[in-house]
Amino acid sequence: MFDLELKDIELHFGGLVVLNRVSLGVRSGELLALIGPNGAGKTSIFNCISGIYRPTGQINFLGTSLIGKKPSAIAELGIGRTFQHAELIPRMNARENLLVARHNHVKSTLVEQWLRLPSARREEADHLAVVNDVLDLLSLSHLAHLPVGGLPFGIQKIIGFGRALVADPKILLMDEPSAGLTQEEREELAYHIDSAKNRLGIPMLWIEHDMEMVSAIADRIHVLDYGRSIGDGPPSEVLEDPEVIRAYLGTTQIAQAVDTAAAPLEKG
Ligand SMILES: Nc1ncnc2c1ncn2[C@@H]1O[C@H](COP(=O)(O)OP(=O)(O)OP(=O)(O)O)[C@@H](O)[C@H]1O
Repeated sequence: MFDLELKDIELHFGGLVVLNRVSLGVRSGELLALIGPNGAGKTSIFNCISGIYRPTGQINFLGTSLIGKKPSAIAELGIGRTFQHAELIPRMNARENLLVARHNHVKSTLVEQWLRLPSARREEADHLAVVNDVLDLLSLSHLAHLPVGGLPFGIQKIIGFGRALVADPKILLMDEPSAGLTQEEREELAYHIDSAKNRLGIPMLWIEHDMEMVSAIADRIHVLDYGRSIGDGPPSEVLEDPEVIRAYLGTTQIAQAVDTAAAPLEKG
């Protein structure tokens, strides 16, 4: 039923209980938002899935247990991750940045590439085609030749999202991709996350503090508070749950978010 499932996850640092029997799942093609106040344990969940932290409990991804696996082995299973900073190489252009992110898929050897053997050239063309498709999907083709360091921060964030997509993830973990963006840039990013999910069908687990974005595009929300799960369900239900409101959300923000959930998403 779930592509990614966490069951009874517990994580302690010394006496601090960071995650207390957390269970959650991401379905195929679903955008699940993970919300909760600062320090609730959201990033720790990502670190458990990625193999950086070693919790007890079960984590299964497409039939494989992730518990005890190294981060590199977990990444190889197709678990992609975006970070709060876009992790771009500023002097390279967007196309080059995306090509670098394809490097895990390169099969030809350096010698084959240097000799420009037909197999290596075919492979290069295939990678370029994937990168160009993602640039097109994210409406970035017209900017693809410009060094990314000179582009607006909001565009850099979308390129960072594109970097994660070209790696062909089977699931994408996004850690507050909207951090530091203006309202307009957030709307643009939300549009692209939503369209990438619909066009590519990649399930996504998404840490986010912006409740308007969450209610506009998330299929479901899971709420953490002090390492405990306190809510899970569609945005319209979860954002009106009194326990969630008490733990985390101001009523004004809730009212705005519920209004957003009712409004259709338009490209910013
Ligand atoms: N490596 C670590 N060593 C000790 N404590 C840690 C470690 N990683 C996380 N914690 C603690 O675990 C708790 C949860 O942190 P975490 O970063 O997962 O929260 P979060 O929900 O992502 O917060 P934010 O929204 O501020 O990013 C915090 O109290 C944090 O200090």
